[in-house]
Amino acid sequence: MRIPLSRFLIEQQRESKTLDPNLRLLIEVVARACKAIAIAIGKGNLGDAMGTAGTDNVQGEVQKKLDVISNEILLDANEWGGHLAAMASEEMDLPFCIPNRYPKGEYLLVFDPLDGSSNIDVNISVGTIFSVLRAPEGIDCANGDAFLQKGCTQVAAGYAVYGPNTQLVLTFGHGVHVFTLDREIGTFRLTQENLQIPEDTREFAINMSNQRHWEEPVQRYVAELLAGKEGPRGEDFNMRWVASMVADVHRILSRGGLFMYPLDAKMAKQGGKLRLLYEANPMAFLIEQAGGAATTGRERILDLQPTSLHQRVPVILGSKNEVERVTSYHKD
Ligand SMILES: O=P(O)(O)OC[C@H]1O[C@](O)(COP(=O)(O)O)[C@@H](O)[C@@H]1O
Ligand SMILES: [Mg+2]
Ligand SMILES: [Mg+2]
Repeated sequence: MRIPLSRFLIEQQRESKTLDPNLRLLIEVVARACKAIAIAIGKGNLGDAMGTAGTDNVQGEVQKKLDVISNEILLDANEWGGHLAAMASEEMDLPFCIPNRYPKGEYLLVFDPLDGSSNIDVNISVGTIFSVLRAPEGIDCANGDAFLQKGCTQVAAGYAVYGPNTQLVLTFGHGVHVFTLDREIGTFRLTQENLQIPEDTREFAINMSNQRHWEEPVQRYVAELLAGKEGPRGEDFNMRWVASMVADVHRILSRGGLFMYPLDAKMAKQGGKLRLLYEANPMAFLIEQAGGAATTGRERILDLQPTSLHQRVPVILGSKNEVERVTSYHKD
């Protein structure tokens, strides 16, 4: 335990022989970029990175300066490494193809450079979410079609959470591992191996202000939780909502729980709130690898066939038995 990320990755490559050296190097570069983002965030009001950038992203959301900075850090760090064919991001309308002056690689990287950025000005945890896919041969990555792969084909996924400490949570499809940034020496060190989520929980996360817009199955499920000991569940449930998916998912990976951003009438047209390729898929991969489950209420998230780069989907994930219960209410 406590070994540096680079040594952990080399050992994985040697022992399991499932980790390709280029993928290992790619993850090291992503980890370095996350470290740079952590430093930019850590300066807070002492730096020049707080507040809005004065622009909107492709989804019409106001961009924070740190959304733009984090996006640039990830692009700059990864464009010349030779491991990628293209990158796509929440903050860019179209993918970024690796320029011809740099060597091209066999992977695609897709990311939410700063998740929960509405929390940044009030000093609440935010994060970076990423997913790695294989670049399909013969498909032009410039229009985004290359990225339209089911979540179950991800070769790696993870996130960095910038909280009281910075942690990197990773999976290559063989368990979930947590690395904590040792700030003094600037290295991520392994602090938890093969994380497992308890199958049962008494904690849930949902934005209750949307209650009037929810569909019937979610109304029923949450009403049963809120009824507590006196209700059909016969137990009291606790609620938490950080409004940074990274922070909410990190709590669930650490001690169990249920996270829901379900379909609601307000956002039915756009299909949900959270983005499939760089929020739902990487988080679903991590959650399943830790023994949890992730669905839209109707289907397993990792089985969804993406239809567009910035597609949104409903998300229900976390402790297996609760995810299965909500999902079964959608089938009733
Ligand atoms: O403000 P709401 O509606 O509760 O939404 C919160 C959700 O939106 C998100 O902030 C979206 O992420 P971005 O900050 O990357 O746009 C999630 O992290 C979070 O779970
Ligand atoms: Mg996000
Ligand atoms: Mg974001």
